[in-house]
Amino acid sequence: MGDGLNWSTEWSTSIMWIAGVFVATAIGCAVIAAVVTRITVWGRQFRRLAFPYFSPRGEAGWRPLLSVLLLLLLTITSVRLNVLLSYQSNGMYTALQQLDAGAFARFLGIFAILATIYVVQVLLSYFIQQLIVIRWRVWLNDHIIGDWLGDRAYHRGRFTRSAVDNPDQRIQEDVASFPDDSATLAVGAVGALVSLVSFTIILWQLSGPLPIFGTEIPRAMTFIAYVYVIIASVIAFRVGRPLIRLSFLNEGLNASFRYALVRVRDNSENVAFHRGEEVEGNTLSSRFRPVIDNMWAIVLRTVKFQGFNLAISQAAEVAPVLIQAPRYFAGQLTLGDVQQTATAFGQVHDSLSFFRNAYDQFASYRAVLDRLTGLLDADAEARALPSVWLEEGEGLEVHDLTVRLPDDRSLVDSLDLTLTTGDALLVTGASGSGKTTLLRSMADLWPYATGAVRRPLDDGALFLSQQPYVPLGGLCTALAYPQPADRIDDEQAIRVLRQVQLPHLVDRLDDEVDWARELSPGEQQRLGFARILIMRPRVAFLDEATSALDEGLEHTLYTLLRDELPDCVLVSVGHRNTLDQFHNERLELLGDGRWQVTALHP
Ligand SMILES: Nc1ncnc2c1ncn2[C@@H]1O[C@H](COP(=O)(O)OP(=O)(O)OP(=O)(O)O)[C@@H](O)[C@H]1O
Repeated sequence: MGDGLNWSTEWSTSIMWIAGVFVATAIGCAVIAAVVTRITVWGRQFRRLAFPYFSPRGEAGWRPLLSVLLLLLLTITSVRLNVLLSYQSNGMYTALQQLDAGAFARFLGIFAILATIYVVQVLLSYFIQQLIVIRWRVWLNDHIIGDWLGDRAYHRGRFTRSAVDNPDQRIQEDVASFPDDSATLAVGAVGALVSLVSFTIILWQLSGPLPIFGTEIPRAMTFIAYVYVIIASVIAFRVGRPLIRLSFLNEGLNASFRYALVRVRDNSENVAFHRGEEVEGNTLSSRFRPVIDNMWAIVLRTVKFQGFNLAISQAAEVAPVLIQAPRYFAGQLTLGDVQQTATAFGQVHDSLSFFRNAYDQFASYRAVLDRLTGLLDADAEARALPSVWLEEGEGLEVHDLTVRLPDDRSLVDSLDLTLTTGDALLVTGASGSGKTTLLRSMADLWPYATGAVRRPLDDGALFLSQQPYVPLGGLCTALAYPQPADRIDDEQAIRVLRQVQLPHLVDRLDDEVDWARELSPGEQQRLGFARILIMRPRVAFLDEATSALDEGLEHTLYTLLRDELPDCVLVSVGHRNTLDQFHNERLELLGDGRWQVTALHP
């Protein structure tokens, strides 16, 4: 046999081969994708996360799909190069065996050309694959974050039946690994399939009959390769299956451990005041222990899985040479043929084994798919929760507003209210009577409320909650929040800081420190008032927004608010009688849904 190619015409033959296989593979992939994304669960999950990006009708147009086609072309080129290299190697070893120095030199020259093309192809494939992965990740990140933030799903998700765990981890880690894993698995699978077909043909040509138990098996080499790998794959599939669940658990357990650490960091002062290190340490180790238990389960399962894979791969190294040796010694094959048989057997084995070896990667891939689509489902569920009927209007009109607890107990029954320009309502009631929850309902954050609320929407309304919120970034970011920091200039920031009695901060506008930690609760509340002065909403909801201030400061800030924003409708929640003078109506929550409105300045 020996080298069976006509190298002078092989270049054009190979280009035609690549073109033909490219078209056939592209059509095959499209058909497989269409079927898999309809009939399998993971295929449908993949469809949700990938098709909107790769569809030419998507925002990126044809570019993503064209990049995938280019990568496919490069993958097929790499298989063809491997085939050519196997023939080149066959020719070179045969030349060695026949002591033909001229042929040997010619095959070295062919090798130099093939190796150069191979290097370019590998680098280009890497670059194009990364280009696809990075652009896809950017799109997916925007898509998932947009979905999570949209219609406040990130908050309302807390009230769904199956609240989703660790959305932060899903967004940061899973969004990163999904495009990467998809590309690696898809390129691997396509390369393996094309390679399988190409090298099966070579193996077929090099195979001879083999007597087994008295029967002569024609083309035995090819059959042995297939039977060997298929049996090995079925066993490996069974051994490796539990890894899917274990890898899913691994992500969740690690995320929950990390969350416990973040809580200690965020609440370090409270923990330190209480000297709560022991309790926190116990909590941390109770979340860490399952991580380690699960790691051991993964290790033990991997030992079995990899042990089996390695044994199978090692045996495959020697099998083809062993089977072809009798025909070589009988002079039916050249040394190059034996060598090419080993290469072809190895390629068929590797290609078939790809699906077996990629099993654990596919297992964690499915876990990533579950987590990402789980987050999208939870967002959709959060959006579908009931809410009050909210519409744009001047002042504040509340009609038939009923606020309940999740267990259906009533906090406020059928509330009707009308506040017009400049009105101010003080909401009072015992602790736990539902004051904050009433405000949540008016902000459309509480799903257990029915009724209608008309008020200014978006920039027209501002809520200051009981726990002040200071975002990450500089002071201007905190002052302008939720508007962008460049909405205000330094002069305005300095003036407002002085007005709310924070003159000591005027020189620190550009400092990016953790303001939520550095500022006292009272200072953070004053920052909240500064935000109202900057944003100038038409309705402001203040939930115990002065609870950390002394009465003098409270008086100064409310006076400032009324002077600066006389037309703004105010709704305050508070316990102190000193607030009465700044409000013209009081809504008292009396418990069990009962309420009463009284005038404060008849
Ligand atoms: N997410 C929730 N799930 C279930 N119950 C909740 C939830 N949030 C609040 N509650 C309950 O709703 C009731 C009203 O709480 P809310 O915070 O509105 O009271 P409040 O009048 O503002 O109290 P305070 O004066 O102490 O701030 C409380 O019994 C509280 O436990």
